[in-house]
Amino acid sequence: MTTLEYPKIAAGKVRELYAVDDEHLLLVTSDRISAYDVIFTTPIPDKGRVLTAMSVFWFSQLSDVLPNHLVSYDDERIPAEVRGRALLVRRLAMLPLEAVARGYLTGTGLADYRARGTVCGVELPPGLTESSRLPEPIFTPATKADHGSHDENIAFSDVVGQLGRERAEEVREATLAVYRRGAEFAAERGILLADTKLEFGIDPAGNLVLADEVLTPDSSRYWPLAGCVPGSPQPSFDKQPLRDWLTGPASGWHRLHRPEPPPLPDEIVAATRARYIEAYERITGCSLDDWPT
Ligand SMILES: CCOC(=O)Cn1cc(-c2ncnc(N)c2C#N)cn1
Repeated sequence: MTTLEYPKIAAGKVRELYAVDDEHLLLVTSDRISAYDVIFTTPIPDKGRVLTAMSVFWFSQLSDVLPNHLVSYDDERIPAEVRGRALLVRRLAMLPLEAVARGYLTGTGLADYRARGTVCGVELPPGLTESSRLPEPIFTPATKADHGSHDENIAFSDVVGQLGRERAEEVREATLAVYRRGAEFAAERGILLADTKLEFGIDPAGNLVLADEVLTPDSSRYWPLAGCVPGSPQPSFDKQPLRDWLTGPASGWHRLHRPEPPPLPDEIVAATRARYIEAYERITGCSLDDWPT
């Protein structure tokens, strides 16, 4: 089988989802990279393998917290052309929600805090700033935005309205438990997990199941622990070489005018690839060389 023989049922900036049969899907992660909502045509070799291997690592690490949708990463139903960057997963009834946990204030969380002193209705103490560590991690859900638009932060009460109180509380607790596990693990290895976005589904027995990708550099903000000082934006562990080049004079690209994304210079591709591999190997303690291609 090739992926082309499976019907494609969803596509994101860097991933595609295919239907394998009534109960299984194939979640394929490309080597594409996006930054500032721009998808670059130049691939980052092995990026798809890193993100896939990272999700598989975390599914295993989190199996005591809650079940997940992973069936296999090495199965005859996975076409050779995507092996190593594709997961065979159980088809679930997905919750229409971006389940976000934050341990630090940045991005839309910071914007909401500056506007209202709260994030998703959660009161925060005064005097916090960019990259401030929060007194404790908070659940900050968002709507699943359509293509091209941004997710909108919503309050927990909205999630209760959507899912009912019991399921909403289960999603909040699971999201915070996954964040805490990931943050603790990463901090021991000199990397800060600022926040992460999870997606959940419900299986035929009605269980909450962890789906999508988990604690990857694309679904999370990972910052180097060294040099992390509140008051300014922190460097992204994985995308900073690309962001610095893109916003610098050499790229000819401007966030405001947003011309077509330029091709990436070899040295930016190499530096970005190295950062993704370093993130994977430092956090998991595994070598990417041991991951299937
Ligand atoms: C193309 C990238 O977009 C997504 O993966 C989002 N998405 C996930 C599903 C899904 N649907 C049923 N069962 C699942 N296990 C999953 C998963 N993961 C649908 N869209």
